[in-house]
Amino acid sequence: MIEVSQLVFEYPGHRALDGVSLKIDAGSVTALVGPNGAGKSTLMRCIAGLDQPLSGQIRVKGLSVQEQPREVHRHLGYLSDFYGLYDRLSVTRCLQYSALSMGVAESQVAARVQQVAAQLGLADLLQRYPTELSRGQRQRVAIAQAIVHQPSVLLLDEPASGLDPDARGQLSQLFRHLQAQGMTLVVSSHILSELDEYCSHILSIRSGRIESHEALQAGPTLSATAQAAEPSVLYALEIAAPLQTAGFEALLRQALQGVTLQDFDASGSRPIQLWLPAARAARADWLAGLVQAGIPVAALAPVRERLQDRYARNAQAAQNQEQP
Ligand SMILES: Nc1ncnc2c1ncn2[C@@H]1O[C@H](COP(=O)(O)OP(=O)(O)OP(=O)(O)O)[C@@H](O)[C@H]1O
Repeated sequence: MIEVSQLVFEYPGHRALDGVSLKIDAGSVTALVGPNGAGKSTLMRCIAGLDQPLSGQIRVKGLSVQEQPREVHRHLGYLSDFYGLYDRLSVTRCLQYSALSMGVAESQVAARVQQVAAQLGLADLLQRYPTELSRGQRQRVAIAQAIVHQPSVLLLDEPASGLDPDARGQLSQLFRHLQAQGMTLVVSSHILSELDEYCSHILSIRSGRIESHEALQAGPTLSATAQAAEPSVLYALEIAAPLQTAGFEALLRQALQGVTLQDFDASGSRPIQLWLPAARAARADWLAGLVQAGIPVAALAPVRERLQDRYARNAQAAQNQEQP
């Protein structure tokens, strides 16, 4: 759906994107993450056709962003991190204006405005002016403007900033709903726990280069870190009965035999996360050893690694690679 190849972008005296290549699948929701100044906003602006790269190619739905920006805009919604609203237009007018400028047929505009206002919880605010809205309400109007033309690709730069916890929850729901309708989303945020709720992929960028780009499967996560020579998968282990803390930990560590403990909770009251061998036979041996050691295993199930853990792990791996 989005294809970027060898993209280079420079601000005067500063290379912000340095040979970025990536492919984003249709229907995916990609978390665009990275430290301040990594190049996330610049990448989004280039994909949206708002900044002209020095070199490289960007295609959205097969259309060249540099050569056919108008066509691309009909398929694309974009929410900037510093968006502006027209203070002299009511919310209805703002949405009508966006719809018309994005090519929605005049006969469809009123229905689209009603629909998007309902989706974003703006139905009671349609007659107000942006200056009469709270920051979170203005943010919702800006998101409504970005999706009023039903784009197939939506780029959102820090969409949840300024929203209260309820509104953030509603936003997560909206993103899941848009994905279910087949929309492709790219969302940048520094709040990884939030992205975790709805993202299918993580795209990590650092100093203008892609650090990693991975799918976040619903099932177990594969890892082959510097610490573990063999690939391993993340599991959650539940214990049926509380054990003496010291004894429990000793037993567990004895049974672990090289397995990496991700998140050890000494109380045993919540599942313990473990990196287990990817090979089934090795996992079966490990489990048999655990039971023989007297650990009352209640459940062992694959889990998805939390986004912030994955991000930290990838960043660490990249740092290890850089070090001689
Ligand atoms: N208008 C500009 N002129 C010069 N340099 C700029 C300009 N805008 C951004 N930069 C620089 O380009 C780099 C990438 O900036 P960008 O805004 O894309 O990063 P970001 O990953 O979105 O950061 P943040 O998480 O802080 O929003 C940074 O080093 C930044 O200082």
